[in-house]
Amino acid sequence: ACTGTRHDDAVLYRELGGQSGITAIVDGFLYELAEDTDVLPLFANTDIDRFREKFIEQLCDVSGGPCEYSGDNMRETHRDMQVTRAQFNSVVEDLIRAMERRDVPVGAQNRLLKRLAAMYGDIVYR
Ligand code: HEM
Repeated sequence: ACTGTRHDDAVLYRELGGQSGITAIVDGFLYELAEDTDVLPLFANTDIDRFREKFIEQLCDVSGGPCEYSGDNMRETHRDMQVTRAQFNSVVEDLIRAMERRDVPVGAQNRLLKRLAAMYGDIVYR
């Protein structure tokens, strides 16, 4: 679920390049993830097409775009994986590299990362 805040204006969504920009960011992210030996094993049994679709939808939603995240709850999804802080940071790095490759302005990158950081407590195991 979106973490509670409604993002009424779509400025960030536009800065990310709208639907096509977000799709390209997620595809770039998946490319980075495929090389990420810290976290890749956790995705061994994942339906990547579904993950791709839900992640695109979630980024559209949290950036103020015209989508409503319809995937599984973040806490439930990640609970049994015992995700570490280092793994969380690795995934964030993969996303940053994907945004860099798309020339997303640093300010927009940071605004998106801040909204995703709000999910930290639901994703990282303690
Ligand atoms: C900002 C951080 C993160 C966000 C926004 C995020 C978001 C998501 C989303 C949207 C899904 C799809 C849920 C669904 O299928 O309905 C998902 C699934 C998944 N996430 Fe994350 N995630 C994050 C961090 C991580 C980290 C750090 C790991 C592992 C190190 C991880 C591992 C997984 C795996 C393995 C799945 C697939 C679960 C399955 O196969 O059903 N995620 N995540």
